Amino acid sequence: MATLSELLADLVADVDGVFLFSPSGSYYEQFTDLEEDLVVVAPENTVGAETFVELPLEFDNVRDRVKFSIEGSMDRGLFEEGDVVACVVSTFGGDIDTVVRVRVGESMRSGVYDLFVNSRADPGVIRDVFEVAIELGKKGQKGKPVGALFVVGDAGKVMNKSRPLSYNPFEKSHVHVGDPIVNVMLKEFSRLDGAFVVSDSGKIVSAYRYLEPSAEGVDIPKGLGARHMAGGAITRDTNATAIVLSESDGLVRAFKGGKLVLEIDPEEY
Ligand SMILES: Nc1ncnc2c1ncn2[C@@H]1O[C@H](COP(=O)(O)OP(=O)(O)OP(=O)(O)O)[C@@H](O)[C@H]1O
Ligand SMILES: [Mn+2]
Repeated sequence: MATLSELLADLVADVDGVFLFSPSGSYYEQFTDLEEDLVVVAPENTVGAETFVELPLEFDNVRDRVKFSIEGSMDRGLFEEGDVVACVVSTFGGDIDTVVRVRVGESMRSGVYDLFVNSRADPGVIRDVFEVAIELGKKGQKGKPVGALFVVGDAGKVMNKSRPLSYNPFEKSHVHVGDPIVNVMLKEFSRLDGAFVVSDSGKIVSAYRYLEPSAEGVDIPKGLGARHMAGGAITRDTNATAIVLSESDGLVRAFKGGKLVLEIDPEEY
């Protein structure tokens, strides 16, 4: 019969690395002589860890937290496909209470981590817009597939490179993405033409914008139409990130610097 300690020993046997999520200084000190590679994951490296992966957001969901930190560590070349890591994390918000054993896989490299960390807009704003796009992709609008284009960050410049298709329902309002009511509005307005423009801090600046970037030097996969071309091109002309839901193939894509940086099937997310 196995004891609980043996069970736990199996969980951490032969791991290549240990991820500590937002440890306190004293907790971290206990691990500094560890044989395995130690990685601290947190919004900031307050414990002065040698190996640190920035996770700029608090994800409620432990699975997301683990997934994105592994992606961040892969981006940094710390781990690769097939490595096994033990993630030491707090699930209920207090002291560390959980150990998760994970095998690193290429499929974890979705591009989402880089989008959160390296966009000009606040990471939380990117996350909120991304989640609206994923949800719209899953459910559609009243059961029908719907497309949408969100241009996030550098809103002043984006406004200069676009024109209104209709009156702006967000004019003079001070609403932000992430607010549940706003998410309902975004979904409702997504049936109509044009792009949403969102500021770095998440303020919805406009709906119904027709983007007029120059398409010169934009490198976008063939077969994508005008919505994707405009979304991609505006990110070359400005420092914005574009998040696009395709009405025709149902995928969510993101563009940065004029390039496609992410392609995700909402059904599998
Ligand atoms: N320059 C633009 N700025 C803002 N919105 C645009 C622009 N061009 C197209 N759109 C929007 O994209 C919608 C779909 O256009 P189109 O089918 O050519 O794009 P697409 O890339 O194939 O997207 P989808 O995969 O959703 O069909 C248009 O009805 C319009 O609302
Ligand atoms: Mn189309």
